Amino acid sequence: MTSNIRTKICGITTPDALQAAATAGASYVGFVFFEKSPRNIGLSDAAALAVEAPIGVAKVALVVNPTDADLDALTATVPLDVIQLHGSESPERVAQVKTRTGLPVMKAVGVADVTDLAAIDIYSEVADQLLIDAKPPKGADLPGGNGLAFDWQLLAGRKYWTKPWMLAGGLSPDNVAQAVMRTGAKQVDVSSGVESAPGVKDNDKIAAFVRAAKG
Ligand SMILES: O=C(O)c1ccccc1NCC(=O)[C@H](O)[C@H](O)COP(=O)(O)O
Repeated sequence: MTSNIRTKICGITTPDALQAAATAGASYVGFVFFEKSPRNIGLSDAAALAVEAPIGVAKVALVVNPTDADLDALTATVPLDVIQLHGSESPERVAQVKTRTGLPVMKAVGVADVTDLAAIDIYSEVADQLLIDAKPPKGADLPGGNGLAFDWQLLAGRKYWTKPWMLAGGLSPDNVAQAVMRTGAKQVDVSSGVESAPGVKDNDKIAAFVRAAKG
C-alpha cells in the first residue's frame, strides 16, 4: 500500500527528467532560476518544459531575491503554479510577490538549530506553503540544493503547523522514508539526492525516491 506523501523533484532541466518525475508520480517539479546553480534554466527552456508537464504536476519556479522585473519576465514567459522564494526575502516581500504574480508562494526557511524555528511562525503568516530546508554552510555558492540534511529531531516535536510544508535538505531514496517517519512530513523535496552528478538528474533515482517516499 502506498501513502499519499507528495514529492517535489527540484532542478529539472530536461524533458527526460520531467517525464521521469511525472511517470514516477511526483506532485511538483521545480525549475531553478539562479545563474550560479548547476541546475539553472533559462526562461524559454523552462517554458518549453512547463507546457509538457501533465495536469496534476505543479510547476514551481525557484527564485532567489527576485526583482519585480525578474518576476514579470518569469510569469510572462513560463506557465507556473507556484513561486518558491529561496533567498533572504522578508515577510513583506513574500506578500508583495504573491500580489504581483497572483500565484501561491512557498517560502524556504533554512534550519540549522532551534533558533531558526521562529521563522516558521513568521513566514506562516504570509506564505501559502513553507519549504523547511537545511541552512546552507557559511560562504556556500548556493542557498539550497547542497545535499545537506539538518537535524530532523528539531521538527519531530512540532504539533501545530498553520500552513502546508515540505521537508527538504539532503534527502535521497535511502533516507526519505526515515525522514518522513521522524518529522511527520507529508511533502518532501529533493534535488541533489536524485542526481548522478551536479545538475544531472538520474531517472532511476527519481523513481526510487518517489517510491521510497510513498512506501
Ligand atoms: O538546487 C539549486 O541549485 C538551488 C539553487 C539556489 C537556491 C536553491 C536551490 N535549491 C533549493 C531546493 O529546492 C532544493 O531542492 C533543496 O534545497 C534540497 O536540495 P538537496 O539537499 O540537494 O536535495
